[in-house]
Amino acid sequence: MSELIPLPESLKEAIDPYLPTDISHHNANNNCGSEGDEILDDNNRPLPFITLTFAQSLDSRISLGEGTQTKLSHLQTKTMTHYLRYNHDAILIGINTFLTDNPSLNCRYNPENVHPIRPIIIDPNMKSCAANNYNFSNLNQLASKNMGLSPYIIVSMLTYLNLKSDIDQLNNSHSGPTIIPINTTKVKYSNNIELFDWPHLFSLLKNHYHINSIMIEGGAFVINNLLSYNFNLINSLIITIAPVYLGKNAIQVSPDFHLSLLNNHNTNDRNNLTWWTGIQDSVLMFRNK
Ligand SMILES: NC(=O)C1=CN([C@@H]2O[C@H](COP(=O)(O)OP(=O)(O)OC[C@H]3O[C@@H](n4cnc5c(N)ncnc54)[C@H](O)[C@@H]3O)[C@@H](O)[C@H]2O)C=CC1
Ligand SMILES: Nc1nc(O)c(N)c(N[C@@H]2O[C@H](COP(=O)(O)O)[C@@H](O)[C@H]2O)n1
Repeated sequence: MSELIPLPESLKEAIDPYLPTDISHHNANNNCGSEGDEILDDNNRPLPFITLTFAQSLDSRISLGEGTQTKLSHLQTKTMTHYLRYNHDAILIGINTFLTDNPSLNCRYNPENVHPIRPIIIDPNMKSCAANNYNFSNLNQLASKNMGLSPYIIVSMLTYLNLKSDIDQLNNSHSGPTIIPINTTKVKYSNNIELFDWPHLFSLLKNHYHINSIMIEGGAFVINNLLSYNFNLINSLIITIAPVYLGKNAIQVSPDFHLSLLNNHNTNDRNNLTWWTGIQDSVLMFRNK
């Protein structure tokens, strides 16, 4: 586990306007989020502030291949992701990222003022708990030592019905993960495969589990699916770009449709987009109004 470095002041200044406002613990951020920006679901219930954030190569790849963790970020931008964790209630990843990276998903930004962030794993078939995957995971080690919160694992209703007694037992255990079943729906643009409906999941997390802000780190399936689903669900997009090509066999981030961050109405208005450049990486920050 690498030590973090102090966050460059210029990066902190650049990123603060892209953070959620509604973080309970600490700083009075001078950011542009406000009650009025809140996104609602179809039933007019509020949704959490969503930040989509990941590190990519020059050719829009996030890892060298399936089952491989690839370090792209410089320590400066790695520290930035922990500053982001410090400013969100939860951090969400897909099951392949959990199985490949065995991540810690805790916040190591300010050890004097520990910020508990809730890991959330999108895992329709509950692979995270099979074959001792969870028992031997860093998430479990950290949660059992009180150095991180235990995760919420999002499973399909079908999985829940098939494994009900095991899941009920896990949910009643003291420090184990919380298994949350939700319905899947057929997604037309994705070959009719059954997926979770993002607004439904976000609404449940906000209105039932009181999670006001979620940073979504990946992997590629999650990122591509979210970008393709409805870009308006995303409040902030923060992408680290490392000066490396990973090549065409690497895992690619690319939405199903053309998607532009440019504002066609007023090309001079670039208040919602910032580039920061450090020793190695550049960071694109975009605020979806
Ligand atoms: N460079 C970076 O910043 C990051 C890189 N990664 C890398 O990404 C790779 C993993 O990416 P992927 O293979 O694309 O897997 P992934 O981590 O996105 O997980 C994909 C799986 O999650 C589930 N899932 C995702 N969205 C769903 C939805 N809406 N409904 C139902 N199920 C859903 C499905 O089971 C799907 O097969 C790893 O190599 C990891 O190291 C992961 C996070 C960040
Ligand atoms: N920001 C960033 N840069 C990279 O180069 C990466 N490979 C990742 N990966 C994400 O970070 C998670 C690891 O978190 P811990 O340090 O173990 O807490 C990993 O699972 C990916 O989501 N991120």
